[in-house]
Amino acid sequence: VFHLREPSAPWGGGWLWRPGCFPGVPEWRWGSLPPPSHHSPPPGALWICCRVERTNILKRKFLTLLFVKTKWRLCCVSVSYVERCQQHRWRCAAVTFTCPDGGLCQSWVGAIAEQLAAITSRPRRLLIYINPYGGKRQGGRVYEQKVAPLFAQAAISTHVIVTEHANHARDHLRTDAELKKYDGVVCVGGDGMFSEIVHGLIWRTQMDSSLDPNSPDETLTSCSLRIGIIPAGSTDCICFATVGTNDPVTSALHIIVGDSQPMDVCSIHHNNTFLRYSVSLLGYGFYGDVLTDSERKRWMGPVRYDFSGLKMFLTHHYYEGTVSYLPARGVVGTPRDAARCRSGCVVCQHNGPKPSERAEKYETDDCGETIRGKFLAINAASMSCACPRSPKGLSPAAHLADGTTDLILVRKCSRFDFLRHLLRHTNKEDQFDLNFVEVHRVVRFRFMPRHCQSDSDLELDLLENGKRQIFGQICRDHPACGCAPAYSSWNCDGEILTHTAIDVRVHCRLIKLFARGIEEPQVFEDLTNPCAI
Ligand SMILES: CCCCCCCCCCCCC/C=C/[C@@H](O)[C@H](CO)NC(=O)CCCCCCCCCCCCCCC
Ligand SMILES: Nc1ncnc2c1ncn2[C@@H]1O[C@H](COP(=O)(O)OP(=O)(O)OP(=O)(O)O)[C@@H](O)[C@H]1O
Ligand SMILES: [Ca+2]
Repeated sequence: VFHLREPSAPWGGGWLWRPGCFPGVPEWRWGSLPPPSHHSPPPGALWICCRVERTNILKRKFLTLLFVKTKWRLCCVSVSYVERCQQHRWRCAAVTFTCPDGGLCQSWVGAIAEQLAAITSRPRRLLIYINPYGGKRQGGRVYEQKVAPLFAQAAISTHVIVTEHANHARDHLRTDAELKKYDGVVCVGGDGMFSEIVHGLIWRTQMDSSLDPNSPDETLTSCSLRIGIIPAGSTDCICFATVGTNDPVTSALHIIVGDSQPMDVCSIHHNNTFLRYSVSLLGYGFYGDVLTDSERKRWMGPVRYDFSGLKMFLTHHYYEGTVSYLPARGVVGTPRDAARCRSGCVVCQHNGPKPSERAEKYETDDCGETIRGKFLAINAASMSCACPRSPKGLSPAAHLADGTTDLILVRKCSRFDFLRHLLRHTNKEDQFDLNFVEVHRVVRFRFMPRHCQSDSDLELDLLENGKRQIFGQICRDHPACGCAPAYSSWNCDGEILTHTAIDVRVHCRLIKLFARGIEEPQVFEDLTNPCAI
């Protein structure tokens, strides 16, 4: 027998009887109120009490309500709620109450709807951008078939824009969009489309605050509008790393229930000129080359990354340059931790709230670290970058909102060793536990490729390495000698940067998503506490 009641409901309560339990009860049905309990549910949650017949034990469960509606001319009420399925997927489930009294039925519907409307964190008006060309080009269909019907049921009004060209969404957000009319912005597409939304919103917010995005030292204003991602791209790592799955229905439900997940954003400058923001991967060398090569193969869809990945793995280029960084101090957590950033993360809670104090400290503290060398890859992961290709991500212990980025340096090594490193992204082994890989949790870093270094710096390199005798060889490799130097580009969240010498700074919690971080099974809000009746 299942009983359902609203513990703190002003309209009283009821028991829900499961169909088939008793002869003549074909539908879910409610009866009189059971004894009150001392527990109270979170907002928007419904309490289901389940009595196990043999043990006479009550099991209780909080459910996150989605919507309520009458069915069959007032004789039934359908209550929809979030049901958690395997692998972090959410689905919309419903129970139907029957009641012969139409007036009582209406009062239940009214009371539940009122309670839902009182949850102010839920969005009512959304601005939606659909990239029809992302991933497998299914963005429009996915939105119309899977997402729009849910938004309609939740009484969310939408303004939908199907983009007509790259940067359409970014430019619309920067100047034209009437942002006051909305409670959030949703992008239907991949990481590149999300990046457009981020750029548009951050830019607009800084302009509204009269801040200069070209200054790398500016303390930026956080964006107030939350961003939702309906995954329809090729990697979708931001959705995967904040929700735990790339599933449009799950993401739509996180938007409907009004989740909020702050996220760090890196600003990237070149000579005091703003270039881009990065939220996931900023990668030079291997990932830069994979992206450059894969852009020419866009027609292949998501599989282009595997082709280009294999090609660049076989090409096996290495790059020389200097990385200087400011290590994150006064924070808890390291990139080698076993713990992961999950919903309600205590590391983010500890490190996140005081980013400005830390930034001030670093501005007056110039004793950063410097590493010169030959690298296969230089990656900065501001979050784990988990995605279906690598479910634990590039930096499995990175945090979404701790104000730091993990700087991963993969030094020149053999193809075999690099393959070992890459393979470890896909299994349980530690990809950092190799003598040619190092990882640092940082708040700021700079990179200067060797071909951009001044001649005096280059000479200093040679002196340091005690290799003056090979100066002639180095000189032939220098651009001034007319030879093409081997250099890469930066992959910035799937976009290629126009400069290679860059200055990167983390801005703690600059944006917010309609997400809650990946849930551990034990932190599900559904409680199943047995208690005797
Ligand atoms: C042997 C298997 C090794 C598999 C190693 C997989 C590591 C994958 C790590 C993926 C990290 C993605 C980070 C997210 C970046 C996004 O902001 C960006 C925009 O969406 N996506 C990419 O740049 C897209 C980047 C996609 C990179 C794909 C790299 C594929 C490497 C394949 C190497 C094959 C070697 C085979 C030798 C026999
Ligand atoms: N209408 C459009 N026509 C062409 N390009 C567009 C359009 N709208 C957006 N874009 C661009 O398409 C690029 C790729 O889009 P998106 O990120 O959605 O898919 P993806 O690259 O396949 O996936 P991922 O970024 O997850 O790897 C983005 O950089 C975006 O600027
Ligand atoms: Ca971070």
